[in-house]
Amino acid sequence: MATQTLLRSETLREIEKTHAIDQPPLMERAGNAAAKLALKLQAGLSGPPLILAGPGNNGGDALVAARVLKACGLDPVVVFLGHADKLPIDARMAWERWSTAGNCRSDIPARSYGLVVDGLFGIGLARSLTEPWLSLIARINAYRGPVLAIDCPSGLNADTGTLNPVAVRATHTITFISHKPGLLTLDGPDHCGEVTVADIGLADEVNAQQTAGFINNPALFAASLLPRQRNTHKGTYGSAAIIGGAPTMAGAALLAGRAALMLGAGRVFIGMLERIAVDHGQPELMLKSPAEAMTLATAIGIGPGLAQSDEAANLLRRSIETVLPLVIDADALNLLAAHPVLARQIARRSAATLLTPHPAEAARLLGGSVETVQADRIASALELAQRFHACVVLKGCGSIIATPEGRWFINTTGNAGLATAGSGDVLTGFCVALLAQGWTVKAAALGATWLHGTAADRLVDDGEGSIGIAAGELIAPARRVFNRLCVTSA
Ligand SMILES: NC(=O)C1=CN([C@@H]2O[C@H](COP(=O)(O)OP(=O)(O)OC[C@H]3O[C@@H](n4cnc5c(N)ncnc54)[C@H](O)[C@@H]3O)[C@@H](O)[C@H]2O)[C@@H](O)CC1
Ligand SMILES: Nc1ncnc2c1ncn2[C@@H]1O[C@H](COP(=O)(O)OP(=O)(O)O)[C@@H](O)[C@H]1O
Ligand SMILES: [K+]
Repeated sequence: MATQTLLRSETLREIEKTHAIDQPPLMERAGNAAAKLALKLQAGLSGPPLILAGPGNNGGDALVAARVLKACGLDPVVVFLGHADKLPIDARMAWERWSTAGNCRSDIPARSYGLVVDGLFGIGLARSLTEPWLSLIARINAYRGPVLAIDCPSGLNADTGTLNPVAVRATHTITFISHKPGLLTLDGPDHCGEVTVADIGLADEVNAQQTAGFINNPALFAASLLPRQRNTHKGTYGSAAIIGGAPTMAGAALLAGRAALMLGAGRVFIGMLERIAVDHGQPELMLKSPAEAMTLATAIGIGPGLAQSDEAANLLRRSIETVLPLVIDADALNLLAAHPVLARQIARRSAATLLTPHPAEAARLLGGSVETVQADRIASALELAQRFHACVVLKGCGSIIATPEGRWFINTTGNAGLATAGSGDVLTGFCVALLAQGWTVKAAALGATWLHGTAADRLVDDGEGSIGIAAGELIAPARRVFNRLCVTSA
């Protein structure tokens, strides 16, 4: 599978500048690519396409597309909502060329339409939308037929996935030059529909970018996907310790332990604060005191059901002091936020550390609000990674994986079925299992996140979700997909 590059608008603008005088012009290429897809989507629909063109270059793309559709024998209704004399130069040219082919209207004629094309705003959306745009977007969103967004759904921030304050809900999006992070995280996936990337001839330029992010996929952790050698034993696959499970929260630690077991850790120890003798549903798990579990481990995950007692804080300190790969989740993250001394110790660890906060935990760690974290999830994840010198998975729709070296990735597997108590505990177990088996922390973060989401997608494919997935149900499909990956990549 090819790894897809993600660029933010600052970089896209630089690329556009470098290619400003290319022939054919970028806007012609973009408009043509949009028209080609529009033709496909319009096929068989009874009304004409309705094309909405805004006041900038996004509108220019739409006007080029209108001209191409007309040349192909369609009769698009074009609504232009800008001032021709204020258009940027390329868009002005597109407006002039369209004007020789057809009319621009300033309102939407009442009639039935086929495809609606949203060319209102792209990456130039600069502030929160007001009227008349809000009513227009509400009207588009009330339409039940196909909606094709040009470059990104208008109102969506293509860098961050935030809404300003609403966006077009497209059934399809065609985005230019490269894929864009805001289409894949936070509110992006709910607004883009099916995304097509048209590189408009700039693929080499995109591949050369140093600040790029990537969509997570198995090619990124392929070097770790190895089938088992025959002459091995349980020690070969490491000893995972899960530290947590305070009274009333034993289940969180057990879930993480079961997940670690089934993703291949050779031995799994649960260092439970709540002392129970055995997990009757999974007797393979070895239930120990937290101190003993830590002593026996080759990789530690701390946090699931840990609570925030003094004992918990002490266990976190001891975990940080080990020279073992360490996953920090849930209440262990909250303890970190409350104890700056521990936070400083993390940055000095010689072994790998992986933090797996959800947005509220990330906000506590950064000393800000959830809104600030979510306003730019990539920046928040990178900030945490740098501050703690740790790998970070910032969870949620389109989880962000960030490394202390400044690399970032978006995970696109998974669905809202994961929004259920315990699914984070399962992710922690997956991460610890991969670390116990000797994966690098970056590979473990990418691999565990990808498998966790893919497991949820498999359950949906099988009709078992997205509603009502129980977190423990993620473990078996993740194991199946993992085994298949290890065999096929050999
Ligand atoms: N520049 C280029 O070379 C290319 C640009 N392309 C297209 O151009 C788009 C970017 O074009 P622009 O930079 O002109 O930006 P947009 O067309 O996305 O929007 C900018 C226009 O919207 C107005 N605006 C911004 N926020 C507003 C708000 N909240 N309320 C009302 N008006 C608002 C601005 O004043 C400006 O007129 C891309 O998304 C893509 O569709 C493509 O054609 C590829 C090549
Ligand atoms: N809407 C969603 N789409 C995709 N993934 C989601 C969604 N909601 C939650 N998740 C994933 O589910 C997991 C939830 O973790 P967390 O919030 O820590 O849950 P818990 O503490 O209950 O175990 C994370 O991996 C997160 O990325
Ligand atoms: K748009």
